[in-house]
Amino acid sequence: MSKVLVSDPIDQAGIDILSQVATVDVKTGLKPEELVKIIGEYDALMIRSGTRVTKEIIEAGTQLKIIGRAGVGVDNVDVAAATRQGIVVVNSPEGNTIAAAEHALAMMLSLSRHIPDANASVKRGEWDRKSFVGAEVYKKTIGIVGLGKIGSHVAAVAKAMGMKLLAYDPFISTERAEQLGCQLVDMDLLVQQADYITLHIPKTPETTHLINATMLAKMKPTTRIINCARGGIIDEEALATAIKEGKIAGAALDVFESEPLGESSLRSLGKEVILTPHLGASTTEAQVNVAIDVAEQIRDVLLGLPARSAVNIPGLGPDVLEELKPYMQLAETLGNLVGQLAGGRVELLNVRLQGELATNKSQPLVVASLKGLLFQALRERVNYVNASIEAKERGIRVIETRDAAIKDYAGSIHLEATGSLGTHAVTGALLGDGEIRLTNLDGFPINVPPSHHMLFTVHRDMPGIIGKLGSLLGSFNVNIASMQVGRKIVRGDAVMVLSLDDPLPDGILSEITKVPGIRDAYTVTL
Ligand SMILES: NC(=O)c1ccc[n+]([C@@H]2O[C@H](COP(=O)([O-])OP(=O)(O)OC[C@H]3O[C@@H](n4cnc5c(N)ncnc54)[C@H](O)[C@@H]3O)[C@@H](O)[C@H]2O)c1
Ligand SMILES: O=C(O)CC[C@@H](O)C(=O)O
Repeated sequence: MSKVLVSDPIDQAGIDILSQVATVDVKTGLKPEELVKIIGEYDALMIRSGTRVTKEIIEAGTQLKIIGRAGVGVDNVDVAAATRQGIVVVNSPEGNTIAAAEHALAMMLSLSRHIPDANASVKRGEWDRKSFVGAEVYKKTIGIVGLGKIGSHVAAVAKAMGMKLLAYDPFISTERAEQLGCQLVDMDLLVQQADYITLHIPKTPETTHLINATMLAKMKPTTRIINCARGGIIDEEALATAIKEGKIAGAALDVFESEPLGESSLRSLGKEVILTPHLGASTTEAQVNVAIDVAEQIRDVLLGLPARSAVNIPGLGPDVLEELKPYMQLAETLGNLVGQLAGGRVELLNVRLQGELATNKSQPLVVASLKGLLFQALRERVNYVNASIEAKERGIRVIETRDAAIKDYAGSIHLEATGSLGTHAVTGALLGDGEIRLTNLDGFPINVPPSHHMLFTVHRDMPGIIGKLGSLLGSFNVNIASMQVGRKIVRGDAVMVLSLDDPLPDGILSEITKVPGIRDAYTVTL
């Protein structure tokens, strides 16, 4: 049975799903060196933001197949190291969207009405109403930096509260911003005009210290900043100074450059600063959502199925996966088959996606073909994550073409590989019930399901040849499960495709090619 390590607190709903397929160990609060010591036993690691999954931990995770981040941000995972090692990294892109948006809105209102400090004063036994006169958000301008999932929800609620909406997001169209009631502006205009600035962007080299002393100097003295995105997008020292000097009115932060927050000048500031300990995703609903979302993906990957929100398998989003899932196995089988026919050292793979597969969305099928192609060399070390890198490093050139006009089947895949045994081509499709059919081999039409042990011959179409091959295999005690001949013209060249119950004993291929009329013979194991 597989083993899963859960190293941060995860909702029980997720643990229950993992327990269907694996032994689950929940060990939270591990030090990095403790994690390095034990990670080698586990097939999967499930985390939140508390565990930092470094290169060292990944390299020690020799059995790891998947790292599941119960949340959005994967900046606490060395995704490049995981990719190199063929480990799928998945997240839950939407499970905590509402929770994070509502936290940002709660921070904005709390900051405007001094709720945390007013609450603390009443609890101390005071009744001070003068110190806590607030500001309304109605008719004020909110500047939303990052108009993705969370930013969009913030926009919808802020609009309903009667706010004027500005947004800065260089990757969002003006139409999308307008749909959300936002005026798309540049960052300079946003910081100059907004009464509230709320950040909903990832932390990247471009966004690190996006809010720095220069930006802060452009803001109004009444401006309040909210960061429920990622620590480090704001320069915390510059922020504290700007608030102390009255250059801006305040800030509400849920995330910090270093977490847990250590020594910080932000701590000593008064009611103009609100700090929460990375609570954006901490609602019961969000924790159930992300736990279920990520646990289901870990379960699927441990069962050999693809994950719907893998961050290191490009193009394999949930909608695409739904459509392509049945074809992924077809592509892998064809890759494995053509790789063996071409003789291992493949230099060139042509992938032609045909019929309804001839769209850009089908790119993951190219990756699946490569995974199949490399299976003989790498076995379970190759997967959807590292197949392209492995192929590139082996010098395999990949040419992708698409042909929507080929409509023999709804969708079909044609692979042609050139290797040490020459160039071979195979085409396959799916039947209505999802069963795989090999439909063409080296230009000869066939119609056979793939099987574990297969034998392919190229021969002259003439009487007696099938009987001779059958007798030869019989003399080596090899049982034929099924056999089909494909030919283009009568008494011309033909191929024979045999499914065998047993592997071919060593040396028999050369015997087969001695049968008069048989020119070539190939065996494959799928
Ligand atoms: N505090 C929490 O607990 C918590 C919870 C959930 C998410 N988050 C964080 O919130 C952030 C937003 O999450 P999301 O789900 O909305 O992500 P998202 O991917 O849906 O949206 C991010 C948006 O930022 C934009 N963007 C990227 N680079 C930009 C740049 N340089 N300048 C301006 N815009 C840029 C993108 O175009 C995108 O529209 C992430 O950092 C995520 O990790 C925090
Ligand atoms: O795990 C958490 O609570 C925080 C999650 C949040 O930062 C995220 O990126 O999804």
